[in-house]
Amino acid sequence: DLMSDDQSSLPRALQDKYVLTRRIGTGVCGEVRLAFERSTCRKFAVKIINKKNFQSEGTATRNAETEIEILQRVDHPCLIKTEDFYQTEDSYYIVLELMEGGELFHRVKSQQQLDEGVAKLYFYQMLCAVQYLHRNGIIHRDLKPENVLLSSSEDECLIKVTDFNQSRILEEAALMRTLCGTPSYLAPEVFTHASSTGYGLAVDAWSLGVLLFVCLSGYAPFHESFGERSVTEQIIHGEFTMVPSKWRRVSNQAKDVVRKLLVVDPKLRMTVDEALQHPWLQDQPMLQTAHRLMKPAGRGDEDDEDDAPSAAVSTEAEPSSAGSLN
Ligand SMILES: Cc1n[nH]c(N)c1-c1cccs1
Repeated sequence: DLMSDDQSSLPRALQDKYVLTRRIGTGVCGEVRLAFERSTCRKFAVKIINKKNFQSEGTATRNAETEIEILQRVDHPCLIKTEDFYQTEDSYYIVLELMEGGELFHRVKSQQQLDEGVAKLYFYQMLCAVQYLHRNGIIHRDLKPENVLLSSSEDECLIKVTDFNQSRILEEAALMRTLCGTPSYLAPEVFTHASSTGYGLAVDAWSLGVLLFVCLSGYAPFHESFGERSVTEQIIHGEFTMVPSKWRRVSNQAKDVVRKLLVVDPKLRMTVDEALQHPWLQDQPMLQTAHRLMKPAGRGDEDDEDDAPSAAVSTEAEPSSAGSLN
């Protein structure tokens, strides 16, 4: 574990500023560890991306640097914030906000399925986060319950979207430069590509549909255990089943949102903006709660900052008042 010699493999600058402790998550690209900032004892999550985990050096560098470049650019209450970034020859170390509630994936799994009101509160925040990305020309491309983190163990909590390593910044600038020049030599697809870029955003709307389906029902809409068709076949044909026992208590409006997002043709699929206008989300009490959670934390908790954290700071990810985020 990192408390022994492993710490020596960390960048010196990272070690000087943070103490890395236990693993709180693992992903395809590496692991996530709980870290304490030495000067403040504030808790963070350090994502360690092993460059060798990517199939080819080129992809690794491009993916991870794209991710880091994007992470540092985004600023929204429902998008994970990057605190710091370090790298060694074989790894990237990204210091991220700690979300004490862990992954949405585990919350849904432990509760079988979420109460509709809770699913609506989380889904609204996801829509706001993705709308922000889309307005900034960013496609997430890998939205799934593992990439949605919860700020606490409370049902009523802030959520944050993370894991941008599949994101791609639409090269609007490059495309604009191309279109400003004389068009006579440009191939047709350069123009139609612009519209296919538009479709690119729709991939996130589809994934949000799958996310909402899972939150409301507790199971995935496209799964190898359903019928003889492969998952890919089920997806390509937009073939999903709402098992009555799981969907009985779910409102028709919630089902309508799912059905309008899980549309195969990206041109006909509901967009994130349209989803935000859907009647199911015109729910004042939910919106009030969401906006309260999404507002920057007031100074109201400064007394927590006065609590000198005990020397033996708990290594549990569960919040100790002094360790809780601002
Ligand atoms: C990033 C991050 N910030 N706070 C938590 N719990 C994470 C995790 C991501 C993946 C596993 S844990």
